[in-house]
Amino acid sequence: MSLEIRPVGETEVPDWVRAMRTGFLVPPVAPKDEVEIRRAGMDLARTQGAFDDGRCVGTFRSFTQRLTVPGGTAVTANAVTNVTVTPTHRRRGLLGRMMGNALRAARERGDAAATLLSAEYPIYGRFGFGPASRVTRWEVQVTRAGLDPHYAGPADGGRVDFADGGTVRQLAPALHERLRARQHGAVDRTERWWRMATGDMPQLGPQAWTEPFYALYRSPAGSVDGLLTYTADAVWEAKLPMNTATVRDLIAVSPEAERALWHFLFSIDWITRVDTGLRAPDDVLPLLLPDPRAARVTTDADYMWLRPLDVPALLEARTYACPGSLVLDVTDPDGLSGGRFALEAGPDGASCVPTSRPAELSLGVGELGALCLGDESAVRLAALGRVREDRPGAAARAELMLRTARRPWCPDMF
Ligand SMILES: CC(=O)SCCNC(=O)CCNC(=O)[C@H](O)C(C)(C)COP(=O)(O)OP(=O)(O)OC[C@H]1O[C@@H](n2cnc3c(N)ncnc32)[C@H](O)[C@@H]1OP(=O)(O)O
Repeated sequence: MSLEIRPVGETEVPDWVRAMRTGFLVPPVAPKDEVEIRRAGMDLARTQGAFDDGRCVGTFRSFTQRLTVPGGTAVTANAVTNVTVTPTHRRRGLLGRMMGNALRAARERGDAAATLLSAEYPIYGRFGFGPASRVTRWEVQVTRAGLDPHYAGPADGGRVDFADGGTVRQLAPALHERLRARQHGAVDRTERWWRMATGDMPQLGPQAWTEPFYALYRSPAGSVDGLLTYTADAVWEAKLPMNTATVRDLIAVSPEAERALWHFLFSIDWITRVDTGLRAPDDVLPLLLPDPRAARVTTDADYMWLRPLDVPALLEARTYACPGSLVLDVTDPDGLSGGRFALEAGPDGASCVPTSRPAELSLGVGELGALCLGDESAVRLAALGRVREDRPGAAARAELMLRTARRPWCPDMF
């Protein structure tokens, strides 16, 4: 059997789409319109296929992503997506080969890290990825939540208005850019993303597109500070409304906007249940409710995985909770980004340079991936034996420096 891995050619895109659908358990065909939409979003030079006698049996794609790190700066990441190996060809190293090609190319390009959303937890740790941010989803019983049933809009002089998709396309990208500059873990949204999210381009995925409701929060000064996108079903039982509102997107750049949009959603007549969608684990929502127990956690899981590729670039881009220094010894079995680095850091920034000083904390590149957005605890990883303290107290110092007051959150699926 001749198994070849290479970038996909123009005429091979339909076969590549069929193979990807096969891996994702979607009927193994390549509808013309889906192929066209996917093709428009693909950089063929960064789209790999594994071919067995010319037939595609493995898929892998990457694209350039801007990832916000603590402090609000964005680094360039190699975002990995559409990874599949056809069940007849699994566990023969095809993913490993495609990943190796992609990580080497990203390192050569100078990307600071690679990112992905992992379908299953055990797949990507071996390639140097660590779980860098998490998500929580709540289901809220509106009638138990205890919010004011007479709520009639924001009390701060701001306002909430419905908008159509065209208005959202016009106003929300700038709002999202403001969010991205303050929310570590967030990634950039392209024009294509907004067109798909607002029905201006066909959506990809098994479910048919339904037009959602869009609501914008405007501050008393008139600036668009929040967007809520949600759908609702229409369920009645014995003459009682039992409708669920499902949040597709809720982004806000001020606490007032965030609170107003949640309040608005909970105030809508006939809505008895709210599905929050995937939120940051420390989202304000449960505590916004007089009875936080009305919000039941339905998902609590790892989300964005991060693989450091350029340790100094990644650690110098962020800010740190308190001043401090650390000598990190980073092991990278793939030989891409390991080494010993002296980190001098503080709330205003950092310098991170190769050093020959004795290591204070030794860790694998995946552990650094888990720590670098501030979500994981160095002390916890030390307790697990996954980071080693070469100098007593180094894990606690790393903890104080690296952790962030609010947790990282990636609001998007990619
Ligand atoms: C970013 C994304 O797109 S996430 C989507 C990932 N895709 C899917 O989950 C779709 C269904 N699954 C698949 O298509 C395939 O099984 C893949 C892509 C996950 C793995 O492809 P394979 O070619 O079988 O992986 P490969 O043979 O390179 O495996 C490398 C190692 O990872 C391990 N591994 C691979 N997949 C898994 C898994 N799902 N769970 C646990 N271990 C795994 C292998 O056992 C192997 O370990 P070894 O080196 O110790 O033997």
